[in-house]
Amino acid sequence: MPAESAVLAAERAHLAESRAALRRMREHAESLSADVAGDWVSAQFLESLLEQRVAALADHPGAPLFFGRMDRDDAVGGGDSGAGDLPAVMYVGRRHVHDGDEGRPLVLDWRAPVSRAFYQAGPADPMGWRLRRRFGFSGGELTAFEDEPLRGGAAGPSRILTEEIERPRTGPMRDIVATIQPDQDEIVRADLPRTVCVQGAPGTGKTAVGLHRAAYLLFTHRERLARSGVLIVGPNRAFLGYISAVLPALGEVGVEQATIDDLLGAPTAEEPAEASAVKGEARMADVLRKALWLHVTKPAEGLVVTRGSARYRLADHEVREIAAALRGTTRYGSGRAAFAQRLAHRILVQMEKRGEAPDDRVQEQVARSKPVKHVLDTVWPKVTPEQVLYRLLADPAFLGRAAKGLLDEAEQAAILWPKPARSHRSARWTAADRALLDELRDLVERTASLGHLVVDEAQDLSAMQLRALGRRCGTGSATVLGDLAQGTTAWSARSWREVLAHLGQDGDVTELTLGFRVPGTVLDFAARLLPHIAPALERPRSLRPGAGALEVRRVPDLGAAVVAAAREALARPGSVGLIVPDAAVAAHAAALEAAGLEHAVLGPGPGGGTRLLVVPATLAKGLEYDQVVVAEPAAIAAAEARGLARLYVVLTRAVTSLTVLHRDELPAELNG
Ligand SMILES: Nc1ncnc2c1ncn2[C@@H]1O[C@H](COP(=O)(O)OP(=O)(O)OP(=O)(O)O)[C@@H](O)[C@H]1O
Repeated sequence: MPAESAVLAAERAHLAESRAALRRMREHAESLSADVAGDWVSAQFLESLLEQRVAALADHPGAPLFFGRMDRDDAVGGGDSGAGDLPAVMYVGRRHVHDGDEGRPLVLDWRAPVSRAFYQAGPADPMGWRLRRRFGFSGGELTAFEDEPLRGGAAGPSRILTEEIERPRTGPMRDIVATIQPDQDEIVRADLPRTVCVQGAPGTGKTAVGLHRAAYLLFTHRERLARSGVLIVGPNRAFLGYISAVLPALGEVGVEQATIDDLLGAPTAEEPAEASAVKGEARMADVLRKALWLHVTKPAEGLVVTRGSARYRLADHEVREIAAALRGTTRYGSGRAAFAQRLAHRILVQMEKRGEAPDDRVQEQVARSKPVKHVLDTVWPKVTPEQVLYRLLADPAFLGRAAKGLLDEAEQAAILWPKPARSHRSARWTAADRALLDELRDLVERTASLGHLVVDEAQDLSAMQLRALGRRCGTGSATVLGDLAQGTTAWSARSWREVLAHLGQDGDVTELTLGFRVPGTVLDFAARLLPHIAPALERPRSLRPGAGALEVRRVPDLGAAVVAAAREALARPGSVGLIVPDAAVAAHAAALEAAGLEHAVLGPGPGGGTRLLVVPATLAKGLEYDQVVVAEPAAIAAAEARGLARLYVVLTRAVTSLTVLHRDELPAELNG
């Protein structure tokens, strides 16, 4: 056995060789020119591809080129193990690195099929390998390694994994590519056509898994997905900012990220929860379909087209038959176009009967003629989604017709505007309205589908919002991530089967139960709320016991206690999140200011470099901080209808320690 230092020296040499090779690959990519393209458009396209390639080959100093190594088990060889085809040694890293001259692989991409063993091999199934080695890095330097024999008994928990999880958070979220766990890896490598839905307790790695699956799919189906696109949907801008560095660190620079508001349009109005709850239900899809098609009316008159001295007629019943045959069989917009064409075609048949020989151009002319347009505008008028929704929410009689048998009177009353705007142009739209408008848009004209959608915090989306997302992966697939216990909206999901049904995707639901973020003591404290918010869910487990991580204190002066706790937390390493009721943000920020503690208030923009962040409770979802201070749980719980679920989210943001400060009684549900 070589001495530890000799092993380290050899591995460092391999790292240096790989770095040099990557530099050469990048230089080569930079030397390529887009001039070979024949025209301006192709040149632009090629140039952007080359730029992406160069960006993807960047050597991120903080993200080591490889993190693991596997040694083949030559004793097994051949047989079913497949060991005969395996390389003697493979290094697993963020991307392929090869030696330019001989094309010799120095590092294999973690997403390559052969790399799967790094995540999945174990004593139960060594997959042809003898040894797994994990590397520890510090500031880009290889500083440690840890060997795990794959023959023989199971090894204990990996020190490198624990250290990786406990490493203080400073900036945005990091990738977990070096330490993906076997059950996470199963989800990451699910095949492209498969939609997977992951129910996971706080900190089980759902977000991480979703992002890594996107990277995996892009690698495995590069061309198809480059054409059709991959989109990550997250709850808010602060969250998207937090996760934005993960995919680029994995070499994927072309993935879009959006909130549901980015996709559907930002709301310009608010409304009572009763209204949005009704508007969020899937029944609204039927109401909208009826409302739209009510615009197609029975023709009262026929059609007369004059060409030269000739007149051609269609009787009213003929026009009616044509409209009836098309009604509801296509999208509204294409139905309208087809209606015009069929009317014109009937006229053409009459022309032919009279001995004329009209061609396609004549049909087009007739279809665009004034009389046909007149019939079109009266029978099948052009409508915009805004016009239809405006009419629906402003006109009780029209709503009554569209919602008959679908919404009862109270529900209709809940969504009708008490004081409608003057017209659809001046109407203001809520978040729920945006999803309705999107549904209408799709009923008029088909929405384009992407190749793959990753939907995070999916439990918070309404049926109508899920339908909107479903349209955007109609011919693709999705990764749906969430936690039923963290549902904080009026329309939060109660079952993943329903979520998948609204999304229109057939998928498997899997569960992640091992928490990586939150220490055990903190998780147990938060889990006291579970019977009250999601009784059917299992209690989450934590990877780390976290003795001493939780402190719950009743204090006479909340403001002063919060400042003191923040100061104490700042004395320890890592990020500090001070999570407070939204209404109390300004007061706490002012107190920190007065105490001279540098801080920022978390908002939609980039966080900046401050270690101490004041976090409004409603923005904490999906985020994490090393030290968390929560002020006044009762006020957080009381601030909204699903306040206990919000409190559960807030109490599960800590990686290292949670300090709960309260002047009022804790919510009874927390006194387990
Ligand atoms: N296999 C892993 N190795 C190292 N760290 C991990 C692993 N899995 C998850 N983590 C870390 O655990 C933390 C929580 O992960 P993540 O945010 O993805 O969880 P989540 O399930 O989305 O949580 P929440 O429901 O609270 O939003 C992150 O810091 C993540 O990097």
